[in-house]
Amino acid sequence: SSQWGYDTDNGPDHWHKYYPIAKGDNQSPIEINSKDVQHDPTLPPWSVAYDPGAAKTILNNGRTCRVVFDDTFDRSVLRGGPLQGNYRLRQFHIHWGSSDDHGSEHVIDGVKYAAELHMVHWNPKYSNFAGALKQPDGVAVVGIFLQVGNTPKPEMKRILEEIDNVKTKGKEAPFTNFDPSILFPKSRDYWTYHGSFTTPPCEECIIWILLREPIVVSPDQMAKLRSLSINAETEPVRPMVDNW
Ligand SMILES: NS(=O)(=O)c1cc(F)cc(F)c1
Ligand SMILES: [Zn+2]
Repeated sequence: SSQWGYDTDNGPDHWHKYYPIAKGDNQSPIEINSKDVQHDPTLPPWSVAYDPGAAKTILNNGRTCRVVFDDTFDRSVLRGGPLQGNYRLRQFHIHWGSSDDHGSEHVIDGVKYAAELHMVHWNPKYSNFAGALKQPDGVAVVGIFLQVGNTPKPEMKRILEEIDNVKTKGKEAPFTNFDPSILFPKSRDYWTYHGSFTTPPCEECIIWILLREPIVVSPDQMAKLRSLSINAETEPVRPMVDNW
């Protein structure tokens, strides 16, 4: 089951064979047409309290680049917005394209962004992440769109600098003292809906919080992301692109 990917022979159209929920009614990503969105005035703002000391490692898992956090207690949490109680930050990762005109998973008013960053949190009322996957309110993901421009966000620098240490599948490096809230755009405006993991196991356990305002990355930063490989060190080079 770990052979899923984004190629013609193992991509999204194949995932249902091992993960039947992929044909479910609450699957992500979705297209959002802002004219069809309903404003909920009772929704409060969301907020985070992240401990930079919770950051642990950065990893290339052959499908994305992931930064992992200590989630053994309520150390870095997301709350408010559509959520009841605290959700613990577990990891963030990114999806991107082979060129700047596509790469995001969600599409907003027909716009595909160059990349989409997901900050994954889980509900500690379910004793562990595996248990949370089986619950409709088990996981909360903050999605941030990345667009390419010439006034890039300096806060992305740290992640992209570490990418040199995790070029190939299975590579992991220390990634400490990092508060991911520095990646948020100015505005906390968001859309929210109930959906799923966008990759296997495709479980319908996610309360999505998609930030309306994108953050800006530079062309060089996108090139850096695209310099990651899906192959292991000893295998022929295959670029990690179009992992959306
Ligand atoms: N891409 S995603 O954020 O929906 C996601 C998060 C996760 F923790 C595991 C997954 F397999 C997929
Ligand atoms: Zn994701």
